[in-house]
Amino acid sequence: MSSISLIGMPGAGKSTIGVQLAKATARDFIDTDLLIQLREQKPLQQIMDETDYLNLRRIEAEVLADLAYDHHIIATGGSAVYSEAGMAVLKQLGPVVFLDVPLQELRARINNYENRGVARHPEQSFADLFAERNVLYHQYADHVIRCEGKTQHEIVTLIAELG
Ligand SMILES: Nc1ncnc2c1ncn2[C@@H]1O[C@H](COP(=O)(O)OP(=O)(O)O)[C@@H](O)[C@H]1O
Ligand SMILES: O=C(O)C1=C[C@@H](OP(=O)(O)O)[C@@H](O)[C@H](O)C1
Ligand SMILES: [Mg+2]
Repeated sequence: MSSISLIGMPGAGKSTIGVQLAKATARDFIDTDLLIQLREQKPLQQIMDETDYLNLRRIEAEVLADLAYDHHIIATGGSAVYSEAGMAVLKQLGPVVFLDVPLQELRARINNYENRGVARHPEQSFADLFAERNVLYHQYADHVIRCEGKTQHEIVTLIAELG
């Protein structure tokens, strides 16, 4: 069975929906954020604090390039789409699904943008980051799930039915 990868902004629901999707489709679950932490032996925020966001993106790119998971739901970090090679690996493992959540809804879910560990230039606003990434999410998505107004269960069902 192929894997399914979830991409999208921080707060889009990749990690929470990923676990539920794994149960619904009898797949295993992996979150690339956890793989990064395991490899570096420290939390993502600490990696950012000790170095910078470009270093976190570089480590993320290496983790993505090494992925070899079949039968998995793969929740990525929001910055995964900055790695062209990493996204090529995900696409080889199976369909890539973009959880498309409107800016306003993301704002409501993320009330700690400043210290959430988002891999961004310190002066880049959330709206600007959203616009920059939106292009990339659409570029790499095999499927786009418009999440506005949908429950987690509805989103899980929609993705499970993609086949
Ligand atoms: N469809 C949804 N409707 C409402 N809240 C949601 C939905 N999907 C996810 N959430 C909530 O949004 C938050 C962010 O989810 P998370 O899985 O951490 O996102 P990500 O891994 O994409 O950063 C969680 O608190 C989760 O419960
Ligand atoms: O979007 C980002 O820049 C990031 C999102 C985080 O994951 P989630 O998207 O699961 O929150 C995590 O990878 C890291 O803190 C950077
Ligand atoms: Mg996550």
